Amino acid sequence: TIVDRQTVGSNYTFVIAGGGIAGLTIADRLTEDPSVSSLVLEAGPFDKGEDGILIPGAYAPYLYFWPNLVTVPQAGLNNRSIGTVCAKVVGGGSAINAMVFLRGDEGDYDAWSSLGNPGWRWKGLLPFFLKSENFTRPDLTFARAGNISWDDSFRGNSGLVQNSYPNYFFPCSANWWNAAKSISLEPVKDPSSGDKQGIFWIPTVLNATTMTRSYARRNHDDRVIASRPNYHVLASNAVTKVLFRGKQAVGVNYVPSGGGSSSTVYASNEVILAAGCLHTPQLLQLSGIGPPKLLRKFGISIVVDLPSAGKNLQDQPTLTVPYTSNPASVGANLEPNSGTLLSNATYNAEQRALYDSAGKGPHTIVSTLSTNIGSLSLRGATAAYKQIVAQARARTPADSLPADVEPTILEGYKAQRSLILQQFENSTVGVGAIHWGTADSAVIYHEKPLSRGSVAINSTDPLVDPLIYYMTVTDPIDLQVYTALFRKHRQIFSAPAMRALDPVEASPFGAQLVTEDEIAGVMRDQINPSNAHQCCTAAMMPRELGGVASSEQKVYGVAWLRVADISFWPMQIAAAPTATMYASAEKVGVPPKPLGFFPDLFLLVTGTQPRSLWLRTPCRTMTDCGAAIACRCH
Ligand SMILES: Cc1cc2nc3c(=O)[nH]c(=O)nc-3n(C[C@H](O)[C@H](O)[C@H](O)COP(=O)(O)OP(=O)(O)OC[C@H]3O[C@@H](n4cnc5c(N)ncnc54)[C@H](O)[C@@H]3O)c2cc1C
Repeated sequence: TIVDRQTVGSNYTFVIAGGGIAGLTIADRLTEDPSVSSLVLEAGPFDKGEDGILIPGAYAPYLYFWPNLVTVPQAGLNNRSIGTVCAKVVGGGSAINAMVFLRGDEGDYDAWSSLGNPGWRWKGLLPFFLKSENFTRPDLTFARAGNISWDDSFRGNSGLVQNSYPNYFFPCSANWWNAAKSISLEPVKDPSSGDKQGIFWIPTVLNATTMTRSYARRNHDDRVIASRPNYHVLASNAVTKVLFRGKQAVGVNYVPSGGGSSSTVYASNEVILAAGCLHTPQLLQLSGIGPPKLLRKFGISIVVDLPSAGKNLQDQPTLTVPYTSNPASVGANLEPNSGTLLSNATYNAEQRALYDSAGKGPHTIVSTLSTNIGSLSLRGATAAYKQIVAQARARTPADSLPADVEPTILEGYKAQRSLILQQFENSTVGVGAIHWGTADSAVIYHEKPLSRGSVAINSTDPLVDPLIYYMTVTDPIDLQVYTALFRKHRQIFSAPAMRALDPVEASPFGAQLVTEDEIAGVMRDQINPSNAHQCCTAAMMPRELGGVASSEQKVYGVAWLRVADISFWPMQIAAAPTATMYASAEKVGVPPKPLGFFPDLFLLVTGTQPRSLWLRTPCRTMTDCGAAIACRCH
């Protein structure tokens, strides 16, 4: 049921802050049990089914950006303050993202597991990847012509997220593909297999029947909201604070997103934070969970002294390299490309008519992208990987963090750094991706930063944006890795198949940039610190390693509070996040099986009904469980 401020209840089994990928997926799964009620509070509105949301070729993410987010000056990027984005709409990032639907590499999740999270290895997560998606194969003749390949054993067929491919490719994307092959980037059988180093078509969240976006509002919300009276969504209202009784989360306060009076809603079971990487730590801090110095500065009473809440911020910095090409020699070879829809109104109108009548053509491709991409391990990017790793090992990890870093955070960072350096030596784990949208620029993504940022409140007013410190490339090794990715990209553009299109690297880049220092110098001016893939600000890691939440996403130091969005990831993966977000939300939303539980005894001890006791997460460990004799742990 879609509720408003008049009809919303005051008590639910679960209250979920944030209706993005995690929030909607988990609410859907929890309310499969009719005895459980769930309220999702979402700061953004419902979208209106605009073309910019539904039609890939009309992509308009700015319709639902969180407005005016900007970073603090970034020391590694010549002190630039840079606009940064995340979603504010029911469905969260899934409603406005670029529809890329990629899994990370096996080693990414195995590293999560090594950080104290058994069950979060690739093998533990694979069943949830399969559960989350419904893959539709492309037409086989088209797949052969376009070099699309996949392995059915890695694709799910019964999930709710629609996964398929555009049915068109721009002719010149074949030049990029052949150029990449000619420098030994091999086609990958299936990028969803846990090893995707090489080149491949980008799987997308595309509904193959309607050829429109598949997003959490459609696949997890619209599907059930009318038929489940136990499932409520209140849009355009922002959670402002988690309420505690002692150390137990009991509910939240919320206000209309445009401002207004505060209301309270209680959760008889759990409060689940799913407000995304930039806002979940803000909520924790406003609620008294965070670095004590910061909380004291704003006069916030400390509920848990947890210095790591808001730290460990990671993103996937993005570098756009502009190109000009010689129209006289290239001309028809390059057209149409992904820019033609914008530059040629007649072509756009013709292709839109084709899409509307037959669901075909370039409008099935997200307008800012083309159809193929390359994923690179550091070994695959540069023969000098050993020197880079040696220099990284020689560096003191504390030098990559603020001088006053808290000791547990430093220990956790050392553990992460060591795992990332192992990945650098391993040819099966990605560190970056390279893409050419077929028009006048190419993009290079740096996926495994060693630099760490943070998010911190700047006011006790919950409607004031937090301060965002990405700290991009403040660890100098990051620039070395990024330069290696850039050089690999250049090799592709210098290969004969691309030279046939005569692309010329344009200012501020250009052939005059040769040395490491020359390239890095321009990069500092050009890198965008974010690809809107922010993560990890409430990391699941042991508390003594600077973790904020346990491997069951339970926030340390309090009961009945979990973090379910991308904040709980400990480290970045070598992929865009959506596929892993859906899979991790499926995993978080699964009821653990109760083990030998004695309901009558529970009633006797606690005086409450043992309804859906598996949901009562404090029972998962003996130490958490007040009535240990009745709460059998699982
Ligand atoms: C422009 C853009 C392009 C992207 N492209 C891709 C892509 O192509 N492929 C890919 O895999 N990933 C992409 N991403 C990233 C991906 O969408 C996110 O990583 C993912 O949505 C994160 O899921 P989440 O559940 O953690 O948070 P989100 O989906 O971001 O949801 C968080 C929700 O919480 C709400 N919220 C915040 N604060 C509050 C509050 N106080 N109270 C109530 N609600 C609140 C927000 O409005 C938001 O709707 C993109 C993201 C953006 C913004």
